[in-house]
Amino acid sequence: MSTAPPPSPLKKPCKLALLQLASGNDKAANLANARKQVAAAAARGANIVVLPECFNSPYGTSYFRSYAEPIPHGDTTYPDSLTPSYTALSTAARENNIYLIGGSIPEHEPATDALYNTSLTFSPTGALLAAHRKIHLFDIDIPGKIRFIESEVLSAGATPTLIDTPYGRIGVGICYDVRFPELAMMAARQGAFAMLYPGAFNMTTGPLHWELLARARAVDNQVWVGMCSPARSEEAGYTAWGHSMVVDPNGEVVAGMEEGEGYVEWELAPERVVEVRRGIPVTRQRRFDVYADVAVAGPTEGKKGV
Ligand SMILES: NC(=O)CC(=O)C(=O)O
Repeated sequence: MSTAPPPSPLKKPCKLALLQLASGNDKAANLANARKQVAAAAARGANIVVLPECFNSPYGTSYFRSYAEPIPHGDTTYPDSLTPSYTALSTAARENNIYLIGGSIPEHEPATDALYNTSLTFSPTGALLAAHRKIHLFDIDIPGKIRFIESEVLSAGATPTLIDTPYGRIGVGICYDVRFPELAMMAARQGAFAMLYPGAFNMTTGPLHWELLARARAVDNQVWVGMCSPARSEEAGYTAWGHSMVVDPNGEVVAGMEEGEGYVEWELAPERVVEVRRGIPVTRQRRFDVYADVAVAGPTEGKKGV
């Protein structure tokens, strides 16, 4: 076995901030709060700031269309009045000189009239670097507990998102995307040092799976994982679990919080990835000569009701 330390995918230290924001029905107020909290995080030294899933709106299928906005891209532009969330995020990134993973917002695609749950990432100049459309829609039905069918109104994205920064490469997923290890594994194998997930688990799945999945994605891939939830509101139709957290490449929760509004911050150190990958070198011990292609469907997969 080679003893040469593997290079760190994180090129230089960076401070990650996860902002657990309280959001309500008033979009303008949600955006103003996000801008204020981003500025405060930057003043505390954050380099990369993450917002929660659906930070500009309540989270629920009945809200997506009325809160949705088109996303300017390439030569396609819209009046600022139609894109207040895009404008607020771009401005916040630029004014505070930070990378901003802008949680997610409901997106309206005018050409097809489709709606998506989309995470916009902006550079410190305010340029849009990526628009990640939630790939795995949150369709669950746990009798007596929770039924939530995003696909009743949303379309699914089909493109994994990797963002290159001076710190290294970052993978982004939204909430339910964290349940699919393939996305994080692919990102890590393509050099990502972190997976960042704006997400809003609930009072049924949160206590069971939120931390478990974050730690699993981290330890599987020896990358940092950031999970950024909205703050819990008992008045909301959907009660978010909260508990934003940073997990290190060894699968340890290094910083976290409970359910109220606040933030979680952690300085990500390049040495930590190297140390973990040197000690338990699974990134170099994989046996792709042995594993079956995971994309090949099994005997029951794809059948309705299975
Ligand atoms: N809200 C989600 O997309 C996912 C979730 O709550 C869960 O997986 O549990």
